[in-house]
Amino acid sequence: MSRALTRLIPTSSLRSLTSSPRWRPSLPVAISQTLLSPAAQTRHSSHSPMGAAPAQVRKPVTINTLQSLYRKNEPITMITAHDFPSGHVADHAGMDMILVGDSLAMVALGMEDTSEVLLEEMLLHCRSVARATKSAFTVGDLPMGSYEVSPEQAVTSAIRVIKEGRVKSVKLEGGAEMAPTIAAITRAGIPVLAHIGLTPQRQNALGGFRVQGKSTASAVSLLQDALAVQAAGAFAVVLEAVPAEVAAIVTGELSIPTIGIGAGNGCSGQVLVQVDMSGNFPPGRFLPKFVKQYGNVWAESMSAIQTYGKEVKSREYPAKEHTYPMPAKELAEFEKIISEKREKL
Ligand SMILES: Nc1nc(=O)c2c([nH]1)NC[C@@H]1CN(c3ccc(C(=O)N[C@@H](CCC(=O)O)C(=O)O)cc3)CN21
Ligand SMILES: CC(C)C(=O)C(=O)O
Repeated sequence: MSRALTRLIPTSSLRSLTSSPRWRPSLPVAISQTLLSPAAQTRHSSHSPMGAAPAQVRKPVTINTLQSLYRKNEPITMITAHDFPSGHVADHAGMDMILVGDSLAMVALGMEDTSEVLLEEMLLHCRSVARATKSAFTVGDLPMGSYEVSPEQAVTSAIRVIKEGRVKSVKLEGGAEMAPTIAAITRAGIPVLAHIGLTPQRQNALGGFRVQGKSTASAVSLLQDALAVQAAGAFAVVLEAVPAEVAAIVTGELSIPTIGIGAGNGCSGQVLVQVDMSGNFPPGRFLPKFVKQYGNVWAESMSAIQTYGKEVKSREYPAKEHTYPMPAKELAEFEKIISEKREKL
């Protein structure tokens, strides 16, 4: 700081400037070298979104891309995301579809179950995921209470999910009884992903998270639901927690893709909740049988945060390389001012 500047700015306001939480230098963020081409290695501020371009730019996945994967019998990949980082990583990892599921009620908002989450809350999360997603086809869940009253209510909610949530399609739970609703939303030009089998929003009516379609009668009713949502115009249907054999037969009877979760590998695609499959949860948490844990994000975060804590306590962090240099001359001048001030006292 030059002498001229110290004269211009009173020391009291200097102190408030440097200690103000609103004033912070923008720090460069380390960007994974493996993910990015040299051209993409731009300097990013921790205050800006993780906006680095992927090494290979993918074409946006559309309803036609999904149709084409289905025709080629190539499994469709889908995963949930609930915010910008989880959407960003899923998109960069090459997922065909990203679902902003109402499971975010539990995994992101700490609620007991999905019945608590509001449409307004879903919209905020949909928007965050949509901002991160450049290629994958996005789906926003219609939360409980936003679509069951009437097809009109459902269309109004679905339009909000598209306009305000910025996703490309909506998902809703229910079979044959939801066919008029699915038809109405589809007529409004909004693609609908249906969801049958275990429908968590109806857990109280189902008697908990129970596997569906285990008896002949319930397998027949599952097939009827699948055919009804297809006839109503759904572009695909989630089959949750049904025996693999039943899901494979239902898939064979349909002309739209089935996306399985706990429904075996005979479906046209698969979906998992991202925090489940990446292991981003504390040890001891209940996991449904169908979840395969591909990573251990929780352990990785835990160890990083613990090490950071230890290094702050021991003053090992921040080291010299994490600090900003100052010209020696300026520093000497500054130290002189301070010592002169002390001598006067
Ligand atoms: N984090 C998370 N992951 C999920 O997959 C998920 C949610 N949350 N919340 C909403 C629903 C609930 N899910 C669940 C939860 C439990 C079972 C479960 O307990 N299944 C028993 C089978 C019991 C039976 O045979 O009826 C199992 O042993 O897996 C299944 C699906 C899947 N969904
Ligand atoms: C598990 C998937 C299908 C879901 O509905 C959700 O995440 O809310």
